[in-house]
Amino acid sequence: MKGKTLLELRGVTKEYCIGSGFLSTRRVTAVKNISLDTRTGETLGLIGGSGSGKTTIGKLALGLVKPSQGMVLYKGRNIEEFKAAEFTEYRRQVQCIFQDVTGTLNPLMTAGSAIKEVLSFHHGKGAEDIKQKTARLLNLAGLRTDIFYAYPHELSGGEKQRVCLARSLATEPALLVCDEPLASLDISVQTQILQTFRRLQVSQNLSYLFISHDLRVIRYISHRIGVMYKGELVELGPVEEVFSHPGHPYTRLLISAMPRIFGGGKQEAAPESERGPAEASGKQKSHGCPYYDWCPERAEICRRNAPPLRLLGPEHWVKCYM
Ligand SMILES: Nc1ncnc2c1ncn2[C@@H]1O[C@H](COP(=O)(O)OP(=O)(O)OP(=O)(O)O)[C@@H](O)[C@H]1O
Repeated sequence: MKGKTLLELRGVTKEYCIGSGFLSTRRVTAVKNISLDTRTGETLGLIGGSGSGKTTIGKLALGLVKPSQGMVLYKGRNIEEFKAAEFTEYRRQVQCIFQDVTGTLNPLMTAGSAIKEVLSFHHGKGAEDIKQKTARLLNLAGLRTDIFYAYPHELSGGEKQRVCLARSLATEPALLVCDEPLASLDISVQTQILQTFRRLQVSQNLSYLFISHDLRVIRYISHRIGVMYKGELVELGPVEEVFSHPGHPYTRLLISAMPRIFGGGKQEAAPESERGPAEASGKQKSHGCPYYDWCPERAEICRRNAPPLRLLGPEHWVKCYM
């Protein structure tokens, strides 16, 4: 089921500068030479440990940060070359859902007003039409229409996330970048909202770039997944193919540790080999495989040269020599 490519990262590296002044400036490579794409009606899930660069990929996809190298293309065009009106249209079509719903919603605005605001901005239609559209969006997001009059403090976490979803849908987007949208919700609410995401994907022909720490969530929602390790995309492929035949030792570790890390709905500390000595000591390797120090299958070549992405099976890529 290969849809049309919507958004593509092509050889993207993003470096952040930390500190100011000539001597104190330090560069952090948040993501390194990433190539991936999202397709119409499809979910690309991104999984990886803390600090592996998932959010940075989301921000690049949304045009919130610019690549230091490489480019981000939307419908085949480099977003940095968009004229102002084209960039506004791209922003309409690519929306985001974040974990922090409280920070996203204005505490002084009712749910209905928050949605109406977006509708008026993007569609500029008459008041009655907007009210009907708002009610429809609340229903689409799985909310009762009387939520229209509720303020954020009167809503549960799940309801707030659904209001954010309705608000994002108000622009009739093609792609939603979802960055840990379920992380602050309890497990039963997570399941219900995941079902809503799935239903909406079909009814609205939505594409998702779905970022999560939780392998169960990623497996449920994704068609393809990308595995991030220390800023690098170490594996990319169809979800069940990656779960049944993981090609990278780090992916195998994540899958084997699944009950341990994610058991009981509560996330524990990452396994030792996920954190790694380079991360623990704050040092970053400049060459070789980023997983070298922890890899049970490493060879001498892995220390000297970073492995290229190689094809394991249909659309299944892995960055490993073994
Ligand atoms: N604005 C920034 N300025 C400087 N460094 C940053 C900035 N944003 C992210 N980083 C660094 O880039 C790296 C990747 O961060 P990013 O937030 O993309 O990872 P992540 O996988 O989303 O992590 P988490 O799951 O913990 O949110 C980290 O080392 C982080 O400290």
